[in-house]
Amino acid sequence: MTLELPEAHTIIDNADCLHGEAEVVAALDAMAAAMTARLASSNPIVYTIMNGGLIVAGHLLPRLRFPLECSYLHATRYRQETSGGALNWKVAPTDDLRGRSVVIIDDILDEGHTLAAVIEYCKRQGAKEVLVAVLVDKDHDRKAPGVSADFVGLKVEDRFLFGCGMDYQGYWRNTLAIYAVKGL
Ligand SMILES: O=P(O)(O)OC[C@H]1O[C@H](OP(=O)(O)OP(=O)(O)O)[C@H](O)[C@@H]1O
Ligand code: HPA
Repeated sequence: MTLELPEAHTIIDNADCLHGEAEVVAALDAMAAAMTARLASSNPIVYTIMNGGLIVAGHLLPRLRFPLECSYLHATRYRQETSGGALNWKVAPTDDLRGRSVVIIDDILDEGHTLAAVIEYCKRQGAKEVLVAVLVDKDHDRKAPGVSADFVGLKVEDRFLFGCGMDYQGYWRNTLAIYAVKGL
């Protein structure tokens, strides 16, 4: 669904900014430092989960000054909704993952069903280890069992978020700051 321009503006004008640009940049810096300490000698293959991981990966990858390969996968389960449904794999990894360290980058760990499926897929393909980096870990007790992120930028309250890759009805992925939709 396409939002009319006035509605798209109303959404961001009325939203609560939970983390401004400077906080997001500091979080990305800290994530990159932790990832470098853990992965600099691992020769990892780094997957961005499209579409939400796009902005985070665009900021994070240039901060990782060690050898790695980049790729992407596309899995979605929210479509234009504010609650998740069945996972739809649009593009699965095609690389040979046997014996590799795999890193998954995404915007948000919410209920964790997306990451659970991606992690399981990579392990089934023979990955040696699968590590997860998310900018946002949403704070609630509805997580899929056993799913957690290894590198987290920000713990954010349990509201519907947008910005820095996260969308509201397909819009406003293209901010660095993180917002919560008014009333959600
Ligand atoms: O932890 P979960 O509850 O599974 O939710 C997290 C996932 O939801 C979002 O993707 P979405 O399905 O909205 O697709 P998109 O990336 O194309 O927006 C987000 O980018 C994560 O991949
Ligand atoms: O809070 C959210 N906002 C946008 N996309 C999402 N996908 C899972 N949770 C969210």
